[in-house]
Amino acid sequence: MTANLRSESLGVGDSAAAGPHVGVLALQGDFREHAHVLTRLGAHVSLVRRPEELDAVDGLVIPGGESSVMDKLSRTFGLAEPLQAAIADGLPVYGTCAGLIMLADTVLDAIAGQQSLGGLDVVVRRNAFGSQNQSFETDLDIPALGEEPMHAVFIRGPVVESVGAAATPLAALADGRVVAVEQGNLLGTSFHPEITGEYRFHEYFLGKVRARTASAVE
Ligand SMILES: NC(=O)CC[C@H](N)C(=O)O
Repeated sequence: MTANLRSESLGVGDSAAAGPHVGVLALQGDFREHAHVLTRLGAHVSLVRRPEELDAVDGLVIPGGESSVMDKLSRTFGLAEPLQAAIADGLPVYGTCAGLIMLADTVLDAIAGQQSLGGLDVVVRRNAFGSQNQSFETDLDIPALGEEPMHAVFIRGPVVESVGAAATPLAALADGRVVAVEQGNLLGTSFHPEITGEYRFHEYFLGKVRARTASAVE
């Protein structure tokens, strides 16, 4: 609860941290958990609900939640097009679960009319683990993030059914189904590192944000 209150108070320009300025899309879902993690890692965090708030950040996290609702709200608030433009412009974006669905070029089992922002050359299937087994935990090997396996929590998560030529799989379940992908400055996981205390994905994402900020200054 304390964590939630703390991150909620992080309005635009509210944090004194010297780290990169990272936004968390706060239309719906577990944005507070991401804001808390990023703040702990030294980022200057603000919640993004409007296009002008998006303009101010050097990277963006799209949280877990419900992708169909996030999609609808992003269009209602006039954020979908600015988000797509920012992605095309190379803004580092990390999507977890519903956030990964938002970043996928193709979404299977979407609700009628549901759109994604796109950017990641992947096909994802929503709710891929079915109603009997909507949540589970497992340890994943993620060679790009070190030797130590990562404990991963899946909550009605999507699976990456196919990875196009432009994207790279970073992690798969024991049966081979891909659950983490990367493409340039875009990163997506089917699971939720923001709730497990395992911050290697957030660190990896912040590395992309710092690299982009540094190259913009040169
Ligand atoms: N934990 C989550 O983000 C679940 C994702 C949700 N099932 C969706 O389709 O958006």
